[in-house]
Amino acid sequence: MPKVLISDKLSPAAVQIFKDRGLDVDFKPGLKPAELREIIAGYDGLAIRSATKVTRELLDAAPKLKVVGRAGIGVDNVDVTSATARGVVVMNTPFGNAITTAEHAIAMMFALARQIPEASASTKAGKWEKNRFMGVELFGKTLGLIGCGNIGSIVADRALGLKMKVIAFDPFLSEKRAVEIGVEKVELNDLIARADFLTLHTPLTEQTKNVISRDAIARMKKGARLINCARGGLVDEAALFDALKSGHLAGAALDVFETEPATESPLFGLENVVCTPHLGAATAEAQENVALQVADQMADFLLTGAVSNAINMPSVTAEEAPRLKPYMELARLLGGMAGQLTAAQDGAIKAIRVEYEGSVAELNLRPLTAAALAGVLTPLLGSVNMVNAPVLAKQRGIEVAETTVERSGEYQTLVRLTVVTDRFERAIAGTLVAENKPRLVAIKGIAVEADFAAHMLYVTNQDKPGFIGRFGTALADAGVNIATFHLGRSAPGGDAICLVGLDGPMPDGVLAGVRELPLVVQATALAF
Ligand SMILES: NC(=O)C1=CN([C@@H]2O[C@H](COP(=O)(O)OP(=O)(O)OC[C@H]3O[C@@H](n4cnc5c(N)ncnc54)[C@H](O)[C@@H]3O)[C@@H](O)[C@H]2O)C=CC1
Ligand SMILES: O=C(O)CCC(=O)C(=O)O
Repeated sequence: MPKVLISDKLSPAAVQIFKDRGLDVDFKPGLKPAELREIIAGYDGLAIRSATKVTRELLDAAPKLKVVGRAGIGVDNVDVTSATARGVVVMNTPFGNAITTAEHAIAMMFALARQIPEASASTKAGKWEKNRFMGVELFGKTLGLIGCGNIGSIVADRALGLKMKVIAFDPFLSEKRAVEIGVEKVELNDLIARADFLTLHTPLTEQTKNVISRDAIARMKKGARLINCARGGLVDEAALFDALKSGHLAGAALDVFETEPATESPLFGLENVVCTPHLGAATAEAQENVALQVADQMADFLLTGAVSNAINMPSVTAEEAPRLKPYMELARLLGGMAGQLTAAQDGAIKAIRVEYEGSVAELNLRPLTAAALAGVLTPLLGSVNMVNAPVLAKQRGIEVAETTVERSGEYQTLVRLTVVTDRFERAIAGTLVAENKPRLVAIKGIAVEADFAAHMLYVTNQDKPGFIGRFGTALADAGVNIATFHLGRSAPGGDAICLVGLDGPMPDGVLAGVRELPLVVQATALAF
């Protein structure tokens, strides 16, 4: 049974879901990195929030790990590149805490506009400073959103309800969507110059890092206010300090910081700064949502292969998973065969084409192609799976093409995989037969029907009398039992193929002997 570790403070609902789905689960929030590294080898899944850092070192210590589930949105605490390279699926819960985080941004905006935290502290201190706290109305003010995805668009909706004018900069926001959600799409410089309140809702990436730079702050309206409930690192904190101190900006509300936990900062000494300790997602509702969702997604993946909200893998719904599973196996086997037959002397692989004919063409093909690529690349590169195969193919400059033919030909459903190297093209085709069993039906255009076996021998030979007898005798003399035997040829007397299912691995010496037999062109031992 798959085993899952929860290493951050997730709602207990997650533990219950894992248990109800029949998984073994350990709840150990607050482990130090070294403690986590020590135990991670025993787990198939790791469920986290933002405290656990999933580093390359941690992944190196986790040979069984198949999935990291982030109960939340940002995955900047996960080294996704290293996870992908190791074939670990990384999933998040993109919607579960979006409303809560948007509400926090709105709360921060109100807190800034009316100086609520300072006024509260002063009142509780018995000062009754009625004249000290003069606020501003939100009504009629311009709110600038940098990032208008899930959270940004909810913030926009709430701000429109407050009768603010909302402008947004987001390179991926279409004009149509902007109209739908009632925001004016603008360029970044325009937004910076026009916003009375500026709020950030992007992930932290190379492009967004320091988007509110010293220069950007200088171009903000005098008296503008900044809200950051997205990620520290989007704002130059030193420049922000200077602008608040000089009075260029009237206030800033920060939920996130360059370094977290943020236990000290010059910003904490300024009275026009409102701070919360990364509380954007901290409501009972959001935490319940993300915990339930991440546990369900991880359990689905570990138990059925269904993939939702993965950052580094195509989605497979729970309904699709059982239908796709036998095809994934077929694609993996065809790829595995092609990969094993692609010898070093064939030259580098330039392209891999996967054609889907008949009923398979109606399915979600990206996971099937990923499985085929994993099959091809595993014999060549070692540990490759559906997660890292597309990335590895791309890194090696292998062009991957996927085509479909909805009409079925000789077979009601068929997958044909072609590997193109510097020197040749080799196509291998297969189908599913009764009980979804994968069956090979053609190699290099030569019809040869064979079931896959864990160990096989593939021989190409000239189609002339004498081959079968000598071949059978060579195996018999070496004590190698033939479990299944399949033949195919291009034309009488032409190129022929012989595929043999074996009960165990082909001994090297016997393989060398087969290669020496008259009429044999080449022989390769295959293992699946
Ligand atoms: N404070 C907290 O507790 C929480 C913070 N977050 C943060 O909020 C961020 C946004 O979350 P969602 O709205 O759900 O993500 P999302 O992916 O739905 O939206 C992000 C938007 O940013 C846009 N974007 C990307 N690069 C950009 C750029 N260079 N300039 C302008 N826009 C750009 C994208 O096109 C996208 O529309 C997350 O990445 C996370 O870092 C999320 C949840 C809780
Ligand atoms: O888990 C948390 O409290 C942080 C949430 C967050 O930052 C996110 O979902 O991106």
